[in-house]
Formats: sequence, structure tokens, C-alpha cells
Amino acid sequence: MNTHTLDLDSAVIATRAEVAELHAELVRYGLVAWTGGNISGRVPGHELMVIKPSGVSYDNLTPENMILCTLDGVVVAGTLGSENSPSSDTAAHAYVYRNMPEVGGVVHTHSTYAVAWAARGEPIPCVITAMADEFGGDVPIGPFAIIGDDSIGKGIVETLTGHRSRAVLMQNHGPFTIGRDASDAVKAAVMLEDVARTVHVARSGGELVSIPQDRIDSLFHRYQHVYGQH
Ligand SMILES: O=C(CO)[C@@H](O)[C@@H](O)COP(=O)(O)O
Repeated sequence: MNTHTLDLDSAVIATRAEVAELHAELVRYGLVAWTGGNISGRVPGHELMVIKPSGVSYDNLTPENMILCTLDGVVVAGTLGSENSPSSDTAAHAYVYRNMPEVGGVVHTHSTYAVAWAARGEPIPCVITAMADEFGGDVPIGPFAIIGDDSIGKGIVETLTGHRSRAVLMQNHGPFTIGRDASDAVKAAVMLEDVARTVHVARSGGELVSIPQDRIDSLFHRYQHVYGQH
């Protein structure tokens, strides 16, 4: 077996394990109900992605039943899990990977507060430092788009290209998040729901107080480049 094949096989195995394991985080943080939501990961160094099977209980997701697809969203025949149908959002995830080469992971959830902002068609205003840290500003609204073709993917790419936010609220539907890898995209989904809830509660109590842009900029820089362990 040549080294390229070994590299491919090991990259696929690692991505399957990562994506399967991360789905449990959506349940742990209460971001999905039933089989709603999905996570995918780009297979590093290859024009491939791994995504969950459609409509399968989170309790039954394993590395082996994750589905390997091309970046056109086509299932790679004869591979583990290929007997099942991939997520109904596969086209959206694939469109993001084709058009945003820096993205290594995509997540979709139906988390309550984020979906509530999406139902109002309102961007979440950056009025707490946690939003400045994680999203560098407001969390934007994406267009209303029907599942089944590239519409959702196009809406995600048009909204997030050149935008600091790793999260977009697709109007009347819910959040999609992106990241350098699947884990980073899951973090964005978790933090999104936290800020969506906090700002919703804040606004229900009265007027929101904005943060000066230069403060948002410095908070974002610190969090992205200084915070944590290096
Ligand atoms: O919201 C949608 C589609 O956008 C849901 O169907 C989705 O969360 C779950 O679908 P899958 O189980 O990934 O096919």
C-alpha cells in the first residue's frame, strides 16, 4: 500500500472518529432535539468530508456509520456507512467546504435561543464581551433558504465570507457554524447558544448597551491570540 493511500486511510479514520464523537457534545449541551442537527469534518489534505447519516439517533452514531462524501456531497461508494443516506444538509456542508478552503468543520443545530433569533430574522447584537471574544461582533442573519440544493450553503458562504463570526443564523431555520476543524465549529455552536440566551434575557429586561467598536476589536484580538494556553 503506498504512503498516499495510508495517509488517506488514516486521515479518514481520524475524521470519522472525531466527527462521531463530537455529535455527543450537541446532546450534552442541549443544542439538538431527536435527530436534528449535524456535524461534518473535512478530511485534511483530501477533497473529502465525513458527515453523519440522516435521521439516525445520536445514541447510535459511531465512526463506522459516519458517511464519507466528496466535496460535491456525493457518497463514496463501497466505504463504511455508504449504505445509508448522508445528512439532509450534506449539500450545504459540501458547498461551504468548496467555497471556504479555510473551513475544516461545519455544524448545524436547532438550539432554542439561536433559532428564536433566526425566527425573528434579527442578528444578535454584540452587547456582551463574550460575543466580542468569540464572534468579534454581531452574529449575522443569513437568508431564508430551503433544504435540498445549494441554497443553504450559498447563504452561509455569502454571509460568513470575510466576516469575523463563525456563526450564521439562517432565517426561520437556525444556526450553522464553521471552524478550522469540527471541534472548533462545535465550540462556536455551544458559545452561540450561550450568548443567544444571555442577550435574549438582557433585552427582555430593557434597553441594551452597545460596546464601542474599538473595544470589540481589542477583546476579539485578545481572545483569539492571547487567551488560554499557548
Ligand atoms: O434542519 C434540518 C435540515 O436543515 C434537519 O433535518 C437536520 O437538523 C437533521 O437532518 P439530518 O438528520 O442531518 O438529515
